Amino acid sequence: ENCPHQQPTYLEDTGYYSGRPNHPVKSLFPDTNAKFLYVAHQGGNGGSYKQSQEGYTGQKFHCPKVGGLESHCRPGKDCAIWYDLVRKTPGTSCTLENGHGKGICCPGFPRNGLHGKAFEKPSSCPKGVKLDDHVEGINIMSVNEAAHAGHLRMGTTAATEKNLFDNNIRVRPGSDRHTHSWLFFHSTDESVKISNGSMYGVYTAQQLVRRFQIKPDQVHCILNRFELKDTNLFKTCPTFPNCDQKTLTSPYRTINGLCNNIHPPGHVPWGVPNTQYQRALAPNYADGLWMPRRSTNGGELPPPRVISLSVVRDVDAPSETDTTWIMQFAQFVDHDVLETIEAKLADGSPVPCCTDDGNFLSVEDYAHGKCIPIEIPKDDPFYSKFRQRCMQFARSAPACRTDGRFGYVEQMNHNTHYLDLSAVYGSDDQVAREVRTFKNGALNVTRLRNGYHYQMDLLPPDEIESQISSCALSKAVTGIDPPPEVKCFKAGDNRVNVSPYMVVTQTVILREHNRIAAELADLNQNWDDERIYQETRRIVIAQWQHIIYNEFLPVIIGRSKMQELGLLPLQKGFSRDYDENLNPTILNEFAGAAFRFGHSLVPGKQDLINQKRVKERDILLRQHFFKTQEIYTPGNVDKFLIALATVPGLTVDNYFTEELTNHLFEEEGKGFGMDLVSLNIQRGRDHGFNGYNSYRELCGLPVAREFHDLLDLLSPTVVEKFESLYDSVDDIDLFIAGVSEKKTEGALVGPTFACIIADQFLRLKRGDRYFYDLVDRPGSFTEDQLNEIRKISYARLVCDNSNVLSSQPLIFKSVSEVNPIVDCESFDSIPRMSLQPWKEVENTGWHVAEDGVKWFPDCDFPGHDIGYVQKVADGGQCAQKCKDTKGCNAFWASYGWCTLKTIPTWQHRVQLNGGICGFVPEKF
Ligand code: HEM
Ligand SMILES: [Ca+2]
Repeated sequence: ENCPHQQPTYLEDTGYYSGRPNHPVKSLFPDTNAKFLYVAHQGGNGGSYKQSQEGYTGQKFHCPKVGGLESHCRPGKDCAIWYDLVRKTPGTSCTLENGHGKGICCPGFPRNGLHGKAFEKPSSCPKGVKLDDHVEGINIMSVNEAAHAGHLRMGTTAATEKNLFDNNIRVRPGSDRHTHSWLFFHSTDESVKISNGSMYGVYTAQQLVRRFQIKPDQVHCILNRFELKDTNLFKTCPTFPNCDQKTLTSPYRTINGLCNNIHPPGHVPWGVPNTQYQRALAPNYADGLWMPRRSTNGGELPPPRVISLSVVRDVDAPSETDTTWIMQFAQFVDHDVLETIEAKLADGSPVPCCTDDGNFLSVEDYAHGKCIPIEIPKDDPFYSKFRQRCMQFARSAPACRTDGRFGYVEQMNHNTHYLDLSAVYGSDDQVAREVRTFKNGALNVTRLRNGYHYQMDLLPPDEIESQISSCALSKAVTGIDPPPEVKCFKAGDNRVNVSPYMVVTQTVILREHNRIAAELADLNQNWDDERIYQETRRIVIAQWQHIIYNEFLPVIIGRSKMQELGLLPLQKGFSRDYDENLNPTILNEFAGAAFRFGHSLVPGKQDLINQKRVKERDILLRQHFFKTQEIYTPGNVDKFLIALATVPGLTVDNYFTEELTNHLFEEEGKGFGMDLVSLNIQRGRDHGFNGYNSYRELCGLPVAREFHDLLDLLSPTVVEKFESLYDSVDDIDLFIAGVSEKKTEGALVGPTFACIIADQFLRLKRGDRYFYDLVDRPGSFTEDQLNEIRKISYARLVCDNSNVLSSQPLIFKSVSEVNPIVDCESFDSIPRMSLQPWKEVENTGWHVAEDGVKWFPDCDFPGHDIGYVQKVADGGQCAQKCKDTKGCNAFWASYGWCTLKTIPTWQHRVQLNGGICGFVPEKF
C-alpha cells in the first residue's frame, strides 16, 4: 500500500474496460506508474481522464452510455475509435474534468482480439499440381543453357533500346509520361542495377518456359527448384551484410530498415528497400511467369480504359463525417511504406511505350518486353478529341526474388516497407544525409523572409529535380514570370511534389522534427547532433505510428476489424506483440490495388481556406502536379492545411475526379493527361493479380458463381456493367471491384479491401521490432515517455507546426457538436506531449570495472531507495528484475536489454560477462 500510483485494472464481462471491479486481470506491468493513465477504478461514477496530479477532483460530467457501454469525458483523441457511435449518441459532447476544454464521452478501448492471424504464405507449388515428365527432366544444365540464351536476349534488348533512341523514340521531358516515370516512379542507380539483373533472370526463365513448353500452372513449381547461386546467374542479385551486435542492440532503427528483422546470414532481410513485395495470393500470370493475366476462357480481358469509362463517373459524393485529411494522410502513409520500381531502359531512362503523338509502336520496338501500353478505344469520348489511341504503360521492374530462386516475377519496393517515416528521413543513407543539416539534430529547410521577419520553414530545395523539371508555374497560368526562388522540394520520398496538399503534409512533419530537436537540445545540452537527430527521429516515428493506429486506421477499416485482429492501440502499459516470424513486407495487392482506394477520395481542386474557415480560392489539380509554387506565397501553407481540415472528404466508390482520369500529369497546353484508373487496372494485371473473386475467397467472403452473386456487395448497376464487360465473374479486376464494394459498417472501404489493408497493418505492427509501444526492446521507450507519446494527435501536430490557430480535435473528422473547433492553445482538448521524460538525469552511481566497462551496482538509483536485484533464469538468457524497496517500480531485462523505468532517459544494457549479469549505461 506504499505504492501511491499503483492502480488495478478491471475488465467487465463485456470485455470492455469499465469502472466495475469484477475480475481483477493481470496487467503486463502490475507495478507500473499509472500517473498519466486512464484509471478505470475510481468508484462511483467510474473512471476519469486524469492528466496530471494537480486539480484532480474526479468525474464531474455525467456521460451517457455509448453503444451500451459506460462512457467518460476524455479529450477527443481518446475517442477516435468510437467516433461513429459517439456521433450518433446524444449528449456526448462534454466539458473535461478540470472545467477547461471540450471533450467527448466515450468508453475505454475494447479488449483486443488475440487471434488476429496474417494470411498464410502462398505455397510455392500448390497441391495437386503434377509435373509433366519432360518438365521433371529439367535440370541445372538446362537452366544454364537457358541462361545463355537469356544473356543473348539481354544483347538484343540493348539493340532494341538503341534502335528506339536512334529513331528518336524517347520520352520527352515535360510530357505526362515523363512526369509519371521520372518524377513519380523515380529510380536510383541501385534500383536500375537490380532490375536489370533480375531482367536477366526473367529472360532465362522465359527461355525455359518456351523450350520445354511448360504449362502455366507448372512453371513456378519447376523453376523454384533452382537456386540462382547454382547457375550462371549467381552474381545478378545483391547480397546483404549480417547484423552486428551494435545494430542489434541499437535503440534506433537503421535508415534502410536493415536488421529490424534479424535475418539469418546469407538471407535477404525483410522490409529493406529494393526488395520484392510479398503476395496475399500466388499470382495469376497468363504464362505462369510474367505475362499479364488473361480471361479464364483464355481470351483478352477488356481494355482498362474501357472499364474505366464504363464504370467510372466524376460526380462528387461528399463524406458526411470525414475531412479531406483522410485522403491526404493516406497518401502520405502510402509514400512511407512503398514505391514500386518501374522498368527502365538499361541506362535508367524512362521506357517509351507509345509514340509521342499517341499511337502504338511497332512490334520490334516492344521487343524488350517492358511495355504493355493501354489501348484507348477509337470512340473514347475524351481522348478521341486528341486522336490518342495508346496510353503509355511501362511494366514494373522485376525484383530479385527473396528466396534466391527462379520463379514467377515479383515486383520491387523502393522504400523501406516499415512505418518509419522514410518519406521524411529517406530510405537510404544517401538521401538521409541529403536531408540533414548535421547541426543540432535538425533537418534541412528553406527559410524565406516575408518583409522583416522570417516565414515558418519550408522543405529544402531539390536542386537536381528542379533542373530536370521546373516546379514553378508558367506565366500562362499565373500571369507572372516564375519567381527564381521557386524550387521543387526535397524530402525522403521524391513524390513530395505531387501536389500542394502533399507538400504541406510533409512540411508539418519536417517542422515537428526540428521543433522537437530544438527542445531536446535544450533539455540535454551535452547531446551531440547524432544523438539529437536519432532521439528526435525515434519520437516522431512513434507519434506517427500512434496516430496511424489510434486515429487513421479506425476510420479506414473500422473499429471491429481493428479489434478482431488486435490492432487497437493500448491506452496504457506496453505491448509484447512483436513476432520475429511475421513478415512485415508490403503485400503486392496492398500496393497495387487495396491501398489505392485513396484515388477515389482525391478532390479535383485543392482549396485555400483562411483562419475564419472562409474559402479564398481553389486551384485545379491538373495544373499543379509537381508544381509547388503556391507553397511559397506567405500564408498559403496554413490555408491549405485549414482546407484539409475543413473541406468534407469524399467517399470510396467508383467515382474519380476527371483530374485523375483524363488529366493525370497533364502537360501544359495539351488538354489531356493520363488516366489513373486505367493505370491501376493495368498495374494489377502487370503484377499478376488474381480476379476479384479469388480475394473474396481469401477474405472469407462468399465466392460468386454468377455475376448476380456479387449483388451482396456491389450495386446492381455495377454488376450489370461488369457482366457486359467481362466474360466470367472470375475475371473482374481487383481494383475496380474493390472500390465499388458496399462499405463495411463503420469503415471507409468495403470488406475485401479492409481485409487486405488490415492484414498489412497487422504485419506493420507485429513485424516491427521497433514498434513504438513494445517493451523490453532496444528501441523501447520508458513508460513515462510512452504515455507522453500517447497524448499526441494529428490535430496537435498541425497546430504546433503551422500558424493555424484552431482545429477540431479529431482532424480526420468533420467539425460537429462533439468535435468542435477549439483554439490550438487548448492543451486539454488537444493535448500536448511533454519532453521532460527525455531529460537525462545526472548519473553518479556507476562502478567502473578494470576493463573500463561501467557496471551498475544492483539497483542503487540516484535519488531512489536502494533496491535489490533478483536474478531470474529466462530461457538461458540473462535476465534480471529490479525493484526499489517499495516494489513500486520494476524493470525487466531480457533479450539482453534492460529498460529502466525510473530514470527515463537511461537505457541499461545487460551484459553477460563470465556468466554475471551487469548493467552498463548506454553510450550513444
Ligand atoms: C494527388 C493525388 C494523387 C495522385 C496524382 C496519384 C497518382 C498516382 C500514380 C500516378 C500512381 C501510379 C500508377 C501506376 O502507374 O501504377 C499512383 C499509385 C498509388 N497511389 Fe496514388 N495518387 C494520388 C493520391 C493517392 C492517395 C490519396 C492514395 C491513398 C491511399 C494513393 C495511393 C496510391 C498507392 C498505394 C499507389 C501505388 C504506388 C506504387 O505502387 O508505387 N494515391 N498514384
Ligand atoms: Ca518506410
